[in-house]
Amino acid sequence: MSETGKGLATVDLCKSFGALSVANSINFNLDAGARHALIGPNGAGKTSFVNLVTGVLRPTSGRLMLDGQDITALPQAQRVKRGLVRTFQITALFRRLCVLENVALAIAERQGVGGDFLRPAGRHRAVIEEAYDVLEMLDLARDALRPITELAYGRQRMVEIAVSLALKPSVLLLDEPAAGVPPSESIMIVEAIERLPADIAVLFIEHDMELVFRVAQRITVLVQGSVLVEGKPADIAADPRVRQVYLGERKH
Ligand SMILES: Nc1ncnc2c1ncn2[C@@H]1O[C@H](COP(=O)(O)OP(=O)(O)OP(=O)(O)O)[C@@H](O)[C@H]1O
Repeated sequence: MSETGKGLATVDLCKSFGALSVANSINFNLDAGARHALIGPNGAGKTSFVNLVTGVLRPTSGRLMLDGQDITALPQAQRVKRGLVRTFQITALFRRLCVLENVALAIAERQGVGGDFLRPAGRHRAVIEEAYDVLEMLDLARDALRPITELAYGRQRMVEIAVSLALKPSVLLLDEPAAGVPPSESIMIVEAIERLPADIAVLFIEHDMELVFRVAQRITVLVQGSVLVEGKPADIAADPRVRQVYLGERKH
């Protein structure tokens, strides 16, 4: 994708904490509709990169482009309004409310009606219907009326994705969607990512290589704040440098 095209792009993005460079002139493109994984060893700068993209961190230099527009100076909330959404963390869910309520509240928030969404009745119904559609897409509808506290951990992480979808993202950042999820449940997360609407560009950070290689169409490998290599999964898996710094390391 070009710098002026659809999707997300970083241009010579740099971030340092004192002498430590966590983003070292990163030129990264996330095409519209992409399924792109960002991998790298511990401390490579993956979380810092997501924080730069969402606006939690300010770059030392460089630019961020969304759909061809410079968003480097935009605050976090404005980026979300433009469709750049990071998954909500479990800790941000209303734990005693049910799944449907959590998603409906996010939709109401997006529409600017917030806690008022129970009135008027017509709007209430539209919000609930939209929330149900999101739950059905993620195979969460059977848990719609259960409070978050009653769900297994993997299902709770699915609700994170559902709430994020309620914000109608064009770019969705998933920060370790399978972290802490037992292997028996992680297939659910894989299937959820596979079911996301094709027009959403998805960037995920993940340590679970099975998930990465099953879902990603492109992979970027970050090492010490720099992009080591970017390419198709088969090329990444075969790259001796990647094996050395990352895959090999994990095997041991
Ligand atoms: N606010 C900060 N101040 C100083 N150093 C920081 C700060 N945030 C992160 N770092 C350092 O920046 C480096 C990159 O950290 P980051 O969390 O981005 O890596 P990561 O690739 O996400 O690692 P992991 O896979 O372990 O989560 C680390 O050495 C970390 O200690």
